Amino acid sequence: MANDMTNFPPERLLDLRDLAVTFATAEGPVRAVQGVSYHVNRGEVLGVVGESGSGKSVTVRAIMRLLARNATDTGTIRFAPDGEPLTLSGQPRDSKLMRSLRGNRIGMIFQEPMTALSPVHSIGTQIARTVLLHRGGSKSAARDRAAELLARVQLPNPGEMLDRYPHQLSGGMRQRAMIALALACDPALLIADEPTTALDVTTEAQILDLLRGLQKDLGMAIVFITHNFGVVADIADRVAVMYLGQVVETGSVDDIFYAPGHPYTKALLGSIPRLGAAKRHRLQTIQGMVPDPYHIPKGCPFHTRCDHVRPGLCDVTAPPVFSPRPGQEVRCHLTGGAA
Ligand SMILES: Nc1ncnc2c1ncn2[C@@H]1O[C@H](COP(=O)(O)OP(=O)(O)OP(=O)(O)O)[C@@H](O)[C@H]1O
Repeated sequence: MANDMTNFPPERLLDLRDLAVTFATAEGPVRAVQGVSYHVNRGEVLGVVGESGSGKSVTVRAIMRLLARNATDTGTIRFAPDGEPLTLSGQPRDSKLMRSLRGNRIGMIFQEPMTALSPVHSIGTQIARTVLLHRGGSKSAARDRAAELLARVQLPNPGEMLDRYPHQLSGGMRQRAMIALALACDPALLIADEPTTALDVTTEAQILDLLRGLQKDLGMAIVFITHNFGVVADIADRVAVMYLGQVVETGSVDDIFYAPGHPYTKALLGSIPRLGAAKRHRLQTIQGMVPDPYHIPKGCPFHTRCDHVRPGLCDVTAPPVFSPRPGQEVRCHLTGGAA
């Protein structure tokens, strides 16, 4: 738990440097995350976007120290919820520090609410227990706090909801109950791993609206994982684009949408349907398949699918980081807008 202020400005909440995660499997090592660096400032929403298997979830599991037993990780993870940064890298899953942070200074929400909610306890009991565990106080105060949280996530009749079990709620309501549980102790950081992916578009829009409102009111930061660029546009301030275990581009949401630098970001944006686009406009698809994680290509991991590949360069050497404008970084050989 060394405290180190080096390169840790006061506005920073979370900082990852060179995170690498490898899983040992019978078929060989899976290098799921390779040298990921990103940061989140206080009160900011970072959207992490990329196709399935790009390492988005493994990265946040490393932050929470909830990696599978066959994983090893290296790199530095620092988190400063209250002043000086704490070093989370190297912490065992059950360390006192991690147990005191998860559910307290770090809240988590997932695609499937039943990952977070227990089927055998009422919603009110689950929220009140979390409040008692981290904050103490009386049982009745904890129950009042639970009712207040259920109202905050706009569940109808919060007093009555306290005694409901998760299976008695609709999908959208369960998602709201999970959000209430994650917010029980006013986290500085909410980790949201595809929380709206399984919902219909109307419910998804309502949940995104709710999260954005809560984020503003409570001043918390969010790492929001999604494979959907439309969702990123709705919720994020900054974006990290991941491909095969690496961050290939980061920037503000405007930079990423209006001036993307990486051919992969451009291809992902080209695959979003746009309202009002000319009828003959055809959606772009990215050629080829994501390579399997046992055989990550040499050089730039995207070179096997890139329209702009330069043989002898992109398939040989890892690309440098290029910064087209302050705050935007692109990991590509075709720097200076050549892509
Ligand atoms: N316990 C494990 N053992 C072996 N490989 C794993 C394990 N957990 C994850 N992986 C591999 O790590 C890679 C990254 O997975 P991850 O779940 O982070 O991707 P993702 O970008 O979040 O995609 P998705 O949207 O599908 O969740 C994948 O190739 C996955 O198969």
